[in-house]
Amino acid sequence: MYSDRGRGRGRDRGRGRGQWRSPGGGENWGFRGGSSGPSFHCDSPVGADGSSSDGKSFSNRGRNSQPNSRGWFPSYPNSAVNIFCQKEPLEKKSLEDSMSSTGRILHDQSAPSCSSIESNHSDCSVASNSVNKGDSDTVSVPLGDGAKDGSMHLDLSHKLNIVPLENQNESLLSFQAGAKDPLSQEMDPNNVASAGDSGYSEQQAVVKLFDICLPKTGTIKLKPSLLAKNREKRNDAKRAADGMNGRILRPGMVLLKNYLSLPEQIQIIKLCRDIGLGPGGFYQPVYRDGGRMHLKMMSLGRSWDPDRGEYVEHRPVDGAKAPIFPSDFHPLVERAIKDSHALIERNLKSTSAEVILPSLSPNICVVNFYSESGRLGLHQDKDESQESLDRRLPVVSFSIGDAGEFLYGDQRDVEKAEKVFLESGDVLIFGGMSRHVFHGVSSVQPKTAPKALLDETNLRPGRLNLTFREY
Ligand SMILES: O=C(O)CCC(=O)C(=O)O
Ligand SMILES: [Fe+2]
Repeated sequence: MYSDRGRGRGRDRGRGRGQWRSPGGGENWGFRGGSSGPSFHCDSPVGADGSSSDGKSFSNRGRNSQPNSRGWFPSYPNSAVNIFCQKEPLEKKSLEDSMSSTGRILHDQSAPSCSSIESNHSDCSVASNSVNKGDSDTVSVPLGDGAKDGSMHLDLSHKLNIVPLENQNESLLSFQAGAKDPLSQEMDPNNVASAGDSGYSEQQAVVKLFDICLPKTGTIKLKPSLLAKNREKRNDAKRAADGMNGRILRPGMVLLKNYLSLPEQIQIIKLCRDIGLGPGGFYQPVYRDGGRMHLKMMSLGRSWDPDRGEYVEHRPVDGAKAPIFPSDFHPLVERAIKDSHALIERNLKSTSAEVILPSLSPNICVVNFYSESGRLGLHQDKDESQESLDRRLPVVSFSIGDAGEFLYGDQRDVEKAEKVFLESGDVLIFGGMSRHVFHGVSSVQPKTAPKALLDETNLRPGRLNLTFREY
């Protein structure tokens, strides 16, 4: 998935942690490269709510420092934890050793976990999403393949035990290891390894559920302010004006703007919400040293271990196996690849699109939910199988909800990275020569989600991202 760590294949080892930092005032944004290897910045110790205690960052320039898996930047639940970036990989045994025989693990998902980040957007307007150096590198072509005609809407609900949105109540929802669900395989209560705020204290893992949709309260909605109305109008007008179009950002990297129809986005939210409330559903990855990632995630098809940075049978936090990968996603991913091929062929007047951007048959989907202060550091996605990586099979990313500022580049250096805004309905694909591009999400743009999407789903403020991969 997102790791820089090797699995005996001679890849980089070691994990550093970093965070986005503002470009001015002597602060850095994320990782910086250097001749003797990149240096990384750890999160400050933070309070229990994950907010930075002093707004500053510690810097660690350890030898061989690498970001942690996917460059996820944790915050620390208390100042006593080790804030150094460089850590040896966690052995499962030591995890188990560190647990008492009654390790109950309860993550505080409701607490805001992300320290706020400073962000300078003045130089990265939406128009700047023609990311490469010159416009010649950016192609904008209307797409035709029926993504918007409503004919390809997903009907995913038949597979699901959909919980009515009205019944949402985060405090009542928790999943205990050992519970069964058709979307997930049996969990192994003995395989409990997690680092909640209170450490390992009881035997059974309980991951507090995270509902990406807010409860429908039934209370009368206040009329939106004029300001809010105008903002919505502007956003809607922009979306309409943008239409659906495709851009080649670099060889093997294609952005399909406004690609998923509203009904498709709604279905995807409902599906993710439903799966996310079951076994193996959304949780906030926490490192065993207490560092937290700045998002909630789940992984479909295969579990993912943040400490090892690799796909595993049971996820360490609660022993859950991954929910199954819903085959309903296949047609959407296939359509996006097909349209990308058409775009490449039109643009390059070549028929070698499959060489430039190979097709994939996804069997893993990493689903991230970023709150308004969520983020993800620059990283490469390198945890898929060696064959998949060697074939440079693409990662296909769906963005839904609030827009996110997405950075990408050849190095783990935020200042050298290109920027593009990923808005609701956008699909980004990076494969072929771009398969190993460094990428991350520097910020979420609050209140940019389409109103109709929120009205229909009650999606929380924030951004949902799905990345499809073939293991
Ligand atoms: O949220 C995004 O746009 C990127 C997610 C990502 O890079 C990942 O999950 O590996
Ligand atoms: Fe990634």
